[in-house]
Amino acid sequence: MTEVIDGNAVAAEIREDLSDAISTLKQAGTVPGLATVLMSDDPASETYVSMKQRDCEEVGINGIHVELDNDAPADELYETIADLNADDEVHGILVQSPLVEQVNEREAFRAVTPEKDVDCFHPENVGRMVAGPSHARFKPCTPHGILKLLEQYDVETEGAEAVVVGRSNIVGKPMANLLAQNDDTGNATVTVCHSRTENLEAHTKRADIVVAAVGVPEFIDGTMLKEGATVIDVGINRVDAETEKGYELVGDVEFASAREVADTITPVPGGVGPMTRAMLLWNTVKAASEQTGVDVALP
Ligand SMILES: Nc1nc(=O)c2c([nH]1)NC[C@@H]1CN(c3ccc(C(=O)N[C@@H](CCC(=O)O)C(=O)O)cc3)C=[N+]21
Repeated sequence: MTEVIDGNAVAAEIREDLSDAISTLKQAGTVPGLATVLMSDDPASETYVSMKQRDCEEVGINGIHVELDNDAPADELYETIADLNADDEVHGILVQSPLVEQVNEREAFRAVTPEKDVDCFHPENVGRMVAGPSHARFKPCTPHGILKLLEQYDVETEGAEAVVVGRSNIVGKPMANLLAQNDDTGNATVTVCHSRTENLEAHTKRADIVVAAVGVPEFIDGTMLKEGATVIDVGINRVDAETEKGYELVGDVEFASAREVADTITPVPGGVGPMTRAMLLWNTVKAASEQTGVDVALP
């Protein structure tokens, strides 16, 4: 029987465990704070940010939301980030991507002080992560959430053939790097595939673990997978449908055919998405702990 991973359940457990760490911080006089910054006309961004704020409320993190005018000059965003960097009540800062076109995204991510960079997008934190487990400050939320899912479902990464499809800074690149690291959740043999890969199927077909992060609806189907594989679907694509909202969510994997072949598979929604949000809370608690010197046990 194919096991369908329940990302909502694992994320709920992590939130539950984080509540204990948050209580410890509160007893020591610190309420962890997470600031989300939105400057975007992307329709999905508003949904994601409000979900992140709701998560904060549930676990007892102080959620601060700043929304900037889409026509505002880029400097307004930098000033906002500078204020949040200096604010002692803010331990984590997330600048929602994509940003409006007048802002250079890389510059915006670099403006966040590395100690508060809970996305792990700042080059200092990316560098530290790549340098290895004992050097890392944060792990980026989506790859970190995927490692937690693999752990929870006893998917062995050591010695496994892992194929990461997609090479974005937010998922593909850090995912491939973490899976290859000499660590309990790593030690896989990793191949990175992308838009210029020739014969993608030849790679995915021999993979024990496939991570699909390309942003193309149902890009990978069952015929491209090895029997018994673990399939992690990172895609969250809105496709037109006759639903109340006018769209439905579809992953980068064609779920129906893939589940026939896979041993373990994540659904969309309810797979990687909720884990990304849970690990954002995780990183915020870690950030608060490190900024205040109060030790906490992280799940
Ligand atoms: N600075 C920054 N950090 C991010 O981490 C970041 C970002 N920008 N920009 C956009 C992407 C996307 N992302 C998602 C996280 C959770 C869900 C999620 O919870 N999805 C639910 C359903 C969502 C729905 O119903 O629309 C699920 O898959 O079950 C989706 C998407 C974080 N991102």
